Amino acid sequence: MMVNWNISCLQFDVKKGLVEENINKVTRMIENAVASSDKPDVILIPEMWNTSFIKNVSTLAETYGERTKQFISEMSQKHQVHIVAGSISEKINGKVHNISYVCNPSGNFIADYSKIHLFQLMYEDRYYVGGNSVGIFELFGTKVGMVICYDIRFPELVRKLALEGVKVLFVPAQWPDVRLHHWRTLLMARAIENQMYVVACNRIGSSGREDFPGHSMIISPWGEVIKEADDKETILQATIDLDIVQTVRDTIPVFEDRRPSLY
Ligand SMILES: O=C(O)CCC(=O)C(=O)O
Repeated sequence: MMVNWNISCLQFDVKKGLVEENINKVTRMIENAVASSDKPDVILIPEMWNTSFIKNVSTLAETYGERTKQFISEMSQKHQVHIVAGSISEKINGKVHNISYVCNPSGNFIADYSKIHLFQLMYEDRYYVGGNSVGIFELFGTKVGMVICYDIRFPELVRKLALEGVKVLFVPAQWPDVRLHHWRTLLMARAIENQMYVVACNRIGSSGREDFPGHSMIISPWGEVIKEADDKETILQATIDLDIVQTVRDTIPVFEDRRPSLY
C-alpha cells in the first residue's frame, strides 16, 4: 500500500462550449504538472471541464463524451498518472449525466460517478438526470471517494462514504464566487467530521453572470488547509500522508462514539 501520494489540482478558466480549447489547456497543464519535481500520482480536474454548463448540452454530450474519455485515457497512459477527470456531460441511454471518470496509468477507466444532487438554483435538474450510486473506488490499495460540487452540502452522503472506509474525498466543482464562504466552510467541515483528506478543484473565470473564485483546496483529516489556491490559474500541488487518517481517527474516535440508534 502506498502511503504518500502527490496530488495536483488543475485550476483553470473553463471556456464555455470550446471543447478543443479546454482540452488543449488540460493537455498543457498535465504536461507541466508531470514535469515538476513533485510529479503527481493523481491529478484532479474541475467539474464540467470540457464544455462547462451550456444550453445545448444534449448535442455536445453526444458528440464529446467519447472524444473526452479517449483523451483522458491517452493522457493517463502517456504520463503514467491517475486522472480523476472532473466531470463531463455524457448521454447514457438518452439521458444526460454530469459524470466523472477515473482513469489509471494503463489508460483504463476504473470508476465513474454521476452527480447525485442536481443544483436546482442553476436549473441543472432541467438538463441532467442525477446518478443513483455513490462514488467509491480504490487508489493504491486505499478506498477513496468522489462527490461533485453541490453534493458537498449533503453531509449524509460523505458520512456514508466514510463509513465504507473512504480516506480521501475528491471534489471537482464549478462553485460560484458569491458563495465562496460556503465552499471553504463545507469542505473543511466534511474533512473534520469524517476525518478524511478532502481534495477539491474549482474553476476560475466567468460564465454568463457567474464568477468563479478558484480556491481549490487540499485539506487534512484534521481539517487543516494544507494548500489553497487564489483566484488565478494554477496547479495546486501537495503530498498527502495516508497514515495521518488513522492517527486522527485514533485521537478522536468519532466513528466509535457515534450512536446511530438515536439519529
Ligand atoms: O451549492 C452551491 O452553492 C453551488 C453548487 C453548484 O454550483 C453546482 O453544483 O454546480
